Amino acid sequence: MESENILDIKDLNVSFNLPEGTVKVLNGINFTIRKDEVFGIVGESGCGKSVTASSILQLLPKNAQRSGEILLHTENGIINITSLTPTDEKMRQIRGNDIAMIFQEPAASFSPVYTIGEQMIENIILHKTLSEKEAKEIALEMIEKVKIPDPKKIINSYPFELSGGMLQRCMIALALSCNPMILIADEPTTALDVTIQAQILYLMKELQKEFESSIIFITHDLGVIAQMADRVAVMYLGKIVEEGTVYDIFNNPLHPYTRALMTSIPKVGIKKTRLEAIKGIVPDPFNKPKGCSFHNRCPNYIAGVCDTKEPKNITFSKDHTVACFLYGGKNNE
Ligand SMILES: Nc1ncnc2c1ncn2[C@@H]1O[C@H](COP(=O)(O)OP(=O)(O)OP(=O)(O)O)[C@@H](O)[C@H]1O
Repeated sequence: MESENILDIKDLNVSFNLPEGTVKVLNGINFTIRKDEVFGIVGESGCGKSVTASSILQLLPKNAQRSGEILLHTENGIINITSLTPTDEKMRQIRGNDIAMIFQEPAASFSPVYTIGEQMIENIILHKTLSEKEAKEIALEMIEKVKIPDPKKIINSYPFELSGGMLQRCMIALALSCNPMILIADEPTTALDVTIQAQILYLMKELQKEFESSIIFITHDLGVIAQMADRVAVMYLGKIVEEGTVYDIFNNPLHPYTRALMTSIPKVGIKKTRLEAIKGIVPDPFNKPKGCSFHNRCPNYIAGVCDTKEPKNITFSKDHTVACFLYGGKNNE
């Protein structure tokens, strides 16, 4: 049985107007989030992961231009997020209530001048018609769910009194306190040390099952994707170059970029290298190469093809798509 779609991103394009000109950073992004799944988005720094997340929540800066559709499937019908303005009341309700976000730096996500409890209660009251007492009960319950001892003490603490790992747990508690359909997690563990990272990932997976919410998990780390995701989109320079189940991506990576990412996963006992291990650097979005934007770093580059036209997205097998001239034969000409 097909699972239910809850978010459709259709032909999303984002450009920024800068003094030097307009730069296009998302180039026809398409993907769907299904109910109860973790959808991973992976790619090197600058490929457009965070801009994709900001587009979904209408948090793009003023110098951004966007086209395409973002459709949220709710109990009361489909909402076209792109038809709302960022300050629209409906958009404010969607943010936090239907779609919540957790960021890389938990310390920057909380205000330093209010207690954790005050911030959680304010968020709950903003989205639910509840009294302060009821909201406080939910806040305490959520802090318990993220497994921090002594919730009553935590609720009265200021962010500076907590460690990075504890704060990220509080951020997860805050994000889940309104039971959102979708949680966007943008590199949620990058700022934490390795042991704490593993604990937070485990907790997120546990809570995702309990809350039956879907997660869009953004990371540059394929190891984290293997642990967390059900399906994966691999992004390169503003495009999804391959999408598949986590099994497809790890057992049968098709795109030369995905394969290169695989070889850059750190091995046990070998000093951790980041994705920069791939030959060459990501081109500046102002100077994108003609044709396939990966061709100048690609070991399988076909001269006269890859440097002249953009590859189409080819369906390789159910749920597994790739945009590369190595696949699709005549369909990709
Ligand atoms: N406000 C902005 N103005 C101009 N360009 C921007 C702005 N925000 C992002 N960009 C550019 O958009 C592109 C995509 O950035 P984005 O932050 O989405 O990448 P990312 O994949 O999330 O990278 P990272 O892993 O480093 O966070 C980059 O080239 C970035 O420089």
